[in-house]
Amino acid sequence: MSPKRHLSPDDRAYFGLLCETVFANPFAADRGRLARLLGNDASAPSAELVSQAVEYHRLMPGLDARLGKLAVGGLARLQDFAGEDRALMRRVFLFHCYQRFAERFDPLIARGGSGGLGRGLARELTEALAGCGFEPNEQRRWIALYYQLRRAYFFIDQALVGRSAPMRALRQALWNSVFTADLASYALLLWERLQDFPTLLLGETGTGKGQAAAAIGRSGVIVLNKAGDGFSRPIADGLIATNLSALSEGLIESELFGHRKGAFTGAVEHHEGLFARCDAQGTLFLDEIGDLSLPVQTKLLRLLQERSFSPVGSHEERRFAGRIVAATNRPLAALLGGDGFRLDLFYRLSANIITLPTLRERLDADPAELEELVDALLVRLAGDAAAALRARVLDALRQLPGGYPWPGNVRELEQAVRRIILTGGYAPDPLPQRADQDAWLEAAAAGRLDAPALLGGYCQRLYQRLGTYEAVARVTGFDRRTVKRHCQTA
Ligand SMILES: Nc1ncnc2c1ncn2[C@@H]1O[C@H](COP(=O)(O)OP(=O)(O)OP(=O)(O)O)[C@@H](O)[C@H]1O
Repeated sequence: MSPKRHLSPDDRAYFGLLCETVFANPFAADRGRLARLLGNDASAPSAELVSQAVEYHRLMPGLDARLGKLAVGGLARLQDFAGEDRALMRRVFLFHCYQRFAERFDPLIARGGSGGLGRGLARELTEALAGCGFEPNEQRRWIALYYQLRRAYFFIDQALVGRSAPMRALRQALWNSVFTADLASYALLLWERLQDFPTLLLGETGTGKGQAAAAIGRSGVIVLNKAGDGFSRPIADGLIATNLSALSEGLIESELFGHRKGAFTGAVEHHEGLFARCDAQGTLFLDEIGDLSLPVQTKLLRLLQERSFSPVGSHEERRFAGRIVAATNRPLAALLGGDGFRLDLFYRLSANIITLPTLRERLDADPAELEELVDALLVRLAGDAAAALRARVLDALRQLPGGYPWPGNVRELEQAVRRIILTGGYAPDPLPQRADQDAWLEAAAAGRLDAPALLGGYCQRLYQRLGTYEAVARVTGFDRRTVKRHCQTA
């Protein structure tokens, strides 16, 4: 056995800082560590950058130089180190390999994950990992993790529009839902083990809960195929989505849990429900969960607690292997204030609650976000003609009253842009009274709300009407930060 190498204190400190940086959430605001690693580099990281991962390539020359020095007498390998040094170098090698190959996954991601990895890339990746001393079974795992990281980079960072602070916080939360707050322990301990960590997405209508669920579902685990030259399934197959409010009460149970032939009139065939179709690497998105009836909530709670369910008309026990992402556009106070939603189901879903920012909050934090959204939308709607339409659309949007509250959020903005292209202008439609507002008022009148829910609901409603936290602060006598805090707890 070759004698073990010891890292110098300087290398140990450098590699330690590197791992702390690159295994942390790339959307977290702390950019100090990256700046320290880049040292006297003339162009320190830019503060306004949303994801610091886009700058990791700048770490490579320094890292290459250090690894080069360690490689005296042949490539440095994991087996050259022992104890804590080996654990540290494992992470360093993993990052180094990822950074070398990450961009080469992009064509595969652009093809939706079908068509294979390409023999060249599969072989090079395997050789690079083997060269660092990773065993064949570990190589397969890390290649799958690299693909997952690159997909997350694409679907969480690139595919969502908006660089404002609330959007950055959203990306940070989505990243944590996929990789936890510590990527290193996810990679080593929790990979393929997050099925029992549901996520609950809250947010007004049109804020992008469907998009957020898609970002989580498309960033999930997809393992290598047996031949090692591609992945086990297309990216889209990782997410099964259903809108519960679009299904009639009679259909929901059989859609979710499936049914046996003859279970009820019209059940002429066995039907495989969504829970049975969603495997251990899949995510099931249950949209509008706030609208579920109490009997179905009870069945869902059992499924979440025991991971088992029975199809309608059968006593057969089936196991649910996948992960749940649920969403509702009802404010928390209204959801929990009435009798319609089981508290125990809420707590079973509440380990990871993500609240999508409203368009008002986003524009409040960064007015330039409007142009960014319009640009992205125009490209989607008009392709090459987008630039020619831009000025017309933005001019018409500027005619809206200052602090217009965008009650329909990004979906409303999309319709506004379409309407401007068609008619030349946009006049918001008068809104009918919203059902969740009624529920909140009803809960308040019945004395079922505690003080935070009461204040939160009140501030949120004022905010919807007045459009800015400052305006709400003037009415309520709170300062702006307190108003914002109350709005976010609602
Ligand atoms: N951050 C965003 N960037 C780009 N487009 C967005 C963003 N958020 C939402 N959208 C767009 O807004 C529309 C509504 O989004 P989505 O259906 O995900 O909203 P939702 O919150 O699920 O709404 P609801 O509660 O009514 O179902 C979609 O067309 C989506 O593409």
